[in-house]
Amino acid sequence: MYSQVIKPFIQSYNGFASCEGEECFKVTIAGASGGIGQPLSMLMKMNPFVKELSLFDLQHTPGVAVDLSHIETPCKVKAFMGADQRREALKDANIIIVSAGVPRKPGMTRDDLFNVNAYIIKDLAEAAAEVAPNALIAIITNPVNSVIPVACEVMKKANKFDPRRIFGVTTLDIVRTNTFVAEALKIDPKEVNVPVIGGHAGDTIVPLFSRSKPHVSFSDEQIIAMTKRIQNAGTEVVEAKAGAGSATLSMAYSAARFANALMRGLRGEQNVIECAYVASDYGGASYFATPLLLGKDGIKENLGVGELNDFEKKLVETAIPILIENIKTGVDFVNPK
Ligand SMILES: NC(=O)C1=CN([C@@H]2O[C@H](COP(=O)(O)OP(=O)(O)OC[C@H]3O[C@@H](n4cnc5c(N)ncnc54)[C@H](O)[C@@H]3O)[C@@H](O)[C@H]2O)C=CC1
Ligand SMILES: O=C([O-])CC(=O)C(=O)O
Repeated sequence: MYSQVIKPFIQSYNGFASCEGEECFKVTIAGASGGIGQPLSMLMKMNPFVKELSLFDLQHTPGVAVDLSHIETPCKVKAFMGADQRREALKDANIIIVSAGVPRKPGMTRDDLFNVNAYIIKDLAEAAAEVAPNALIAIITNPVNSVIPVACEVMKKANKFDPRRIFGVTTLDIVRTNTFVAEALKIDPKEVNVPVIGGHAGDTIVPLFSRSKPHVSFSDEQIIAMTKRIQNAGTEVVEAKAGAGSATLSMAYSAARFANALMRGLRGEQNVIECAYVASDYGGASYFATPLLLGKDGIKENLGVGELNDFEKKLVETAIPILIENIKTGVDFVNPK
């Protein structure tokens, strides 16, 4: 089964089939029992770069771990549950993926999640600073625009801040954009790559169709409609789920794609590029999502925003003041006046 089904499946999305020794990694998932955490844990258990998978949550991880441990891949799965086991779960992880926190219900904005989720991110970042200071930390939890600054400020306080190692996961915006473009062009989504910059909420999400591969020649109306759909896609899922949460499966896929790219960078593979929301400096916003070249220490080079057309410049102009406000919320939470 592994060689016939899983290996070719994995090869089809990461191009590698197996790894050894230092090329294998310990991955911790915080929020592992949740709607995103469970399918993401499965995808990580199936990833041949992962030798050890540490599942952390406040509930249910022992059951999730036993269930996953029956999957016929070499990766070892361990369960950690409750605040007392937080440090042990994170200890010496190469990659920490955080999906711990509450999701939206219809009528809520991502910002409405801040008051609960900021505390969760603060606790996890404090623990990571102590027991896994070299980990690459990929944060899925919303509001991404504000909680990444929370994690970074906590790291700064602990003197462990390395801006190359903390990422807000915006991959779902790229995945959605690629999917919608492929649908419009009637081609395989694998052929499509559209960078998405800015942040991860409403008007801060800025798809760059001018940089689409393959080149697209949509009308202005099509570009406007598609941009709106991408900016609203999270809400589209929240409304369709009608109170049962937000995107989980497409998010688990996206986080697995992003974590896989981080591991390819750690392994020294060349030209691994993904967009993510990171400490940066663009137009006064101290965090901004851009394409990143990944390497052995996380970000090898921030590839920046690059050339924008007039429509994209306007979108960025709208995004920046919102981002500045979102970032301030996160910074002030850790450093109250
Ligand atoms: N970045 C992105 O593109 C996306 C982000 N999200 C966000 O991801 C987060 C998680 O969403 P779901 O998995 O659907 O929620 P969920 O409620 O199904 O799962 C969250 C899990 O976190 C756990 N948890 C809560 N507090 C914790 C703590 N202090 N330590 C460890 N675990 C803790 C819960 O027990 C639960 O198992 C939400 O904030 C959501 O808004 C969701 C989709 C896309
Ligand atoms: O919309 C939400 O609350 C979850 C999310 O970030 C997304 O699906 O993009």
